[in-house]
Amino acid sequence: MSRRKRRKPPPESDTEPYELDAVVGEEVRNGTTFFLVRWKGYGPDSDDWKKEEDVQAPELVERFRAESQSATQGASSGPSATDMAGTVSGFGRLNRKRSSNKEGKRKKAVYPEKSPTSPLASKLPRKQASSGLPLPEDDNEVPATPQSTTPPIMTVSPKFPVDTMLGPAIGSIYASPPIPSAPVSRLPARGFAGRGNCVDDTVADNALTASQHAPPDSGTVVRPLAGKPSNSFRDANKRPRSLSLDTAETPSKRKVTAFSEDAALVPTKIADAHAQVIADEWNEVARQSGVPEIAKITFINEIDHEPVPPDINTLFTYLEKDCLSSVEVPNPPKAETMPCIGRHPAFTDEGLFTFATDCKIIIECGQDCSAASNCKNRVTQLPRTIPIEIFKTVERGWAARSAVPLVRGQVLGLYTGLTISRTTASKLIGADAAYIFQLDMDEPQDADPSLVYSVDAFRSGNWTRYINHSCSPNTAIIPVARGSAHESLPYTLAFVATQDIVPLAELTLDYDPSEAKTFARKKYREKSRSKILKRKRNQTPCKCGTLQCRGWLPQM
Ligand SMILES: C[S@@+](CC[C@H](N)C(=O)[O-])C[C@H]1O[C@@H](n2cnc3c(N)ncnc32)[C@H](O)[C@@H]1O
Repeated sequence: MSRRKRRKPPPESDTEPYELDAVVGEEVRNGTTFFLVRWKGYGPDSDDWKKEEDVQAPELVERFRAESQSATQGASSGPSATDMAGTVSGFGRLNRKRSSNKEGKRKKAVYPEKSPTSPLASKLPRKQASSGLPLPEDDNEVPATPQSTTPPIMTVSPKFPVDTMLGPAIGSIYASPPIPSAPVSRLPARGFAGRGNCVDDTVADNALTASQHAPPDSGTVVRPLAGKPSNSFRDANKRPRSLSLDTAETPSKRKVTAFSEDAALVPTKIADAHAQVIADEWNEVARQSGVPEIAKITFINEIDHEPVPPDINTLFTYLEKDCLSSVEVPNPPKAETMPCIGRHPAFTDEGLFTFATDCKIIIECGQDCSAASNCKNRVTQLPRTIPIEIFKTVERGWAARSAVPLVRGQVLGLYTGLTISRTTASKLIGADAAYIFQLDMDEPQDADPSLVYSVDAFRSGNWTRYINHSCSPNTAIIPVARGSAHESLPYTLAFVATQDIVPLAELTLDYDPSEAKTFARKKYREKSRSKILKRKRNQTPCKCGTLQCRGWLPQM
């Protein structure tokens, strides 16, 4: 059942008084005190609509506090704090100009709730834990920016892109001395309205919005909008990730406060600290699954001040090796013989993929292999050994590379995320579908979509989700099953190097290798080329920059 948030009807006049509901926190930045306040009656019926805003309104807050106090003292006889705030000398109320988008709709902004999934979340003060990505319901919706003729003023540093504050809210960062910027990130609370057979409901909660779930008893998560299945990633950058007030053409831009040159250094420090905290968290998860110290993950941004990819916030769960599942998957059929016996080995003794197998799915030995720990047929189950850098590119968002040289056939890592049914995956569109990988390698054409699977790395996954598309890639995906394979069983997706790769070269994958084959077929060359080169609806330009570039990201 979908639950859509109702909007407050547009105001009758441009200026409407707002009533202070609570002063949630305060913070001194650059010598100025900012208050995190909540407005009363912002939304019709939902707590989600209770707007919290960073304002600089000392007088108002002082008066509100005094009013609240006296209201509490005189509660038995006098008017309520709300009454007083509303009717007596305007205490607790602000005349704020409402900002609206083109259609005259109210621009809304909500803070996310604390996520229990991140160990960091619990350490955060309320305000910090609630920072995250704004994910407005549509492209036209942006977090509201207060415009007023009188204080409060939302003050944003021109030197510190607001985006840099939008990652996981980390105590150490916000706890730093005066930060010349106001965190304005907002993320609608995502919740799992329907709880079915999730192995990990918490993660499923994070992966799917409340409005996108089936009723509690259905066992299957359902998202409302229909979309075509995709064999690969879609355009992650289409997500309306955040509003950067530095670039947004809003009147508040004109109210930006100037900071000294020294302050310009602060963002870098904060970004570094922020990236370090996330990297530490991810590396700790990796370490627990056997990844050695040398194979650390680091975030590197030499482009701007964004410390980590914008969708890495407290709702994201790092999974080094194993997927989570929102579906109940049948047990694999028992293998008659151990896969490592009597088969053409897919890997050399050194653990390099041979590319010589014509099996669609590589079968590795599982737990029950009689060769036990000597079994060499478990290459993709070994812990990652390569240090990874997740770095920002100018045109392709964030990307991944190895800090050490790689050789052809080397297994680099596994694509992890939440295993969902194809029924669910096919209902995801746009940014929600950007990290979906279909497990359709061995799938019959007429497969029941509820019994075949996809991996969604939107809310959980690992560094491989940053492997961008290239029309001339240096990695490929090999599907690997453990013990035995069955067409309606999820399998593992392992990235292997298809060539020797020098350190720090971006790792890339062709999101649709079948398109590349068509493109290269001589017979149909011109026809197929022009078909592929012609832009389809909503297709994203490919920025792989290779000579073989087909012009657009593959679209399924
Ligand atoms: C799986 S994500 C890869 C990580 C992504 N760059 C990020 O920052 O999260 C796939 C998305 O990356 C972007 N992307 C990947 N390859 C690209 C390319 N060759 N050209 C342009 N954008 C690309 C697109 O937005 C695509 O939807």
